[in-house]
Amino acid sequence: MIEAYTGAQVRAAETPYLERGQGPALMRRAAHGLALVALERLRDRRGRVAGARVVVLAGTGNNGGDGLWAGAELARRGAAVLAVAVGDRLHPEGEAALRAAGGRVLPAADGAPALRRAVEQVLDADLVLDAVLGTGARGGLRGTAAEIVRAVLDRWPAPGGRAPLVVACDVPSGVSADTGAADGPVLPADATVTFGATKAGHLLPPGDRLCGEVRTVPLGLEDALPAPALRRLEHDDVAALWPRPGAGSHKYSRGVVGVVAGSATYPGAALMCTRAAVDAGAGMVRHLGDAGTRRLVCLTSPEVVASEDHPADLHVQAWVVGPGAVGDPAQESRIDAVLAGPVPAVVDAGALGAAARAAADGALGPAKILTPHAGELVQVLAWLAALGATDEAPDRAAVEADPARWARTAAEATGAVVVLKGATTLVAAPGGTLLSQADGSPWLATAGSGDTLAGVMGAVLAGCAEHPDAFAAAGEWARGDARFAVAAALAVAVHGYASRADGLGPVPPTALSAAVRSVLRLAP
Ligand SMILES: NC(=O)C1=CN([C@@H]2O[C@H](COP(=O)(O)OP(=O)(O)OC[C@H]3O[C@@H](n4cnc5c(N)ncnc54)[C@H](O)[C@@H]3O)[C@@H](O)[C@H]2O)[C@@H](O)CC1
Ligand SMILES: Nc1ncnc2c1ncn2[C@@H]1O[C@H](COP(=O)(O)OP(=O)(O)O)[C@@H](O)[C@H]1O
Ligand SMILES: [K+]
Repeated sequence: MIEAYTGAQVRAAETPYLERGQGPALMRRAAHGLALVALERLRDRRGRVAGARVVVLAGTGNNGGDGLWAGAELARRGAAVLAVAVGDRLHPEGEAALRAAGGRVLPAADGAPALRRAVEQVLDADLVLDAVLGTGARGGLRGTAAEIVRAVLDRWPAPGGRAPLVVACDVPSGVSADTGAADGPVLPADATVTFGATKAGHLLPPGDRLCGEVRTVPLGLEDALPAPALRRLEHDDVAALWPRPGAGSHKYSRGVVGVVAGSATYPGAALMCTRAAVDAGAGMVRHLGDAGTRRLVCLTSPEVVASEDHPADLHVQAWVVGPGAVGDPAQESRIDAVLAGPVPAVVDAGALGAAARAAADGALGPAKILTPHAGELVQVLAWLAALGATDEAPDRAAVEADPARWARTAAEATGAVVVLKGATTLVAAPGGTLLSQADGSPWLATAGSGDTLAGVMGAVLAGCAEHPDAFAAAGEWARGDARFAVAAALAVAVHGYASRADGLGPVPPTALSAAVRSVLRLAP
């Protein structure tokens, strides 16, 4: 599991060390880690370091200090290092170290000619160390740094061209270490070397896409860190946590998934959703819907028990409601019943409007998992605002600029878990638990892949519904209601792994569902 922290959390953990006068030692350790990654990248690209042209984009604070010390190490290995000072000063010891190692300094804020020279130097470099802003940033890049980065990006070579390598110091400058928001221009990094702990901004969109490979240099702060702000499940976590049958299991103890999906207009959603719940190992899958859809479900997945019942008549461990269920009053009535009841449920697509209404009535709770994509979240937040459950109704651009904020807002306003789907999918639980998964192939962006995710999520939700400690192996934090957020993240991870199971290529949802089975043949 990756545990990530806000900049403020890491700074608080550093404080006792700084008070004991260990700041310079921490900085040297951080800078050494940064220099090692830069050396590795330079060797990969050009075989040797001697003679390489390196530019350090250096800000005025300690982030700039790290970059200057790292630049000094590279200069001692024979690189020609130029520090571009973007502010009115440089970290004094860092600057002295760089000069002592033979590095030079260009004060880029000294007028237009200096700025133009800085831009040329960056574009001509073999490697750029981006050390303008780190955890001390307030907002995005401004002033000279912003002008340089904008001018450089305007002339950035097309893919396949000879662009400089970019290694970011702590975070790509302009990306918030806390939220991943990128307000203003940012130089996309090939690698980001961070210090003390992974920052939340490395795992949150849109900043996560600007970090490249993230490497964490330990500073010995681990014991001083509080509970993380954000977590990401990795392969081993999924293998350890996914609910598995034991020798004494039977289909009901494993969990029955009830699916309220499909309509005369959209029967396919019901087929994909039920198929995925079967393939993800549910003890039993029931489908409720119109006669035509039920018939198709039975033909596609004979394992599924299809009926025209009402949810109140059935005993299931978890519901999946909404995929393709539009324009059908019987389905709407079933959805309302599920939302009003206590049984855990995945609430997708056509059920999100009803969920907003139920939330405004205080009827949802942490066992309900809403799964909007960004467009649907905008709609849900608009409904919630209209119903008086939130104050703000952001547009899509605002949601995409700071998705973590809006996923959290929706979770708090509804009292439910909110899964904001995208290339990086966020899972926000009421109370603050936040997970981020980025496991899927871009080929997942295809109609029906959300229906498949909902089915997979239903299966894992049914497996944990009656077991508050189902995921206790992940830690104390994962007990009780937090298990619903873990279940959601597990499903997102498995759905993502399945999209890559046969290499990178098209993943029509029917094939995706089959790949879920191979992903789940994981070592326990
Ligand atoms: N605290 C520590 O012990 C350690 C800190 N380290 C480094 O220190 C960094 C944090 O250093 P600082 O607290 O000095 O902060 P930064 O270096 O991130 O930035 C602060 C400086 O940038 C200016 N600034 C802030 N926002 C700006 C904006 N939007 N545009 C232009 N200028 C802006 C501030 O006025 C200040 O001078 C970390 O990211 C990390 O790289 C490492 O050396 C490891 C040890
Ligand atoms: N660029 C991308 N990279 C990886 N996964 C993606 C990308 N775009 C979308 N996805 C995933 O694909 C699925 C799409 O779901 P959704 O938008 O509900 O589609 P639909 O309703 O058409 O089935 C989600 O799981 C989402 O996280
Ligand atoms: K930086």
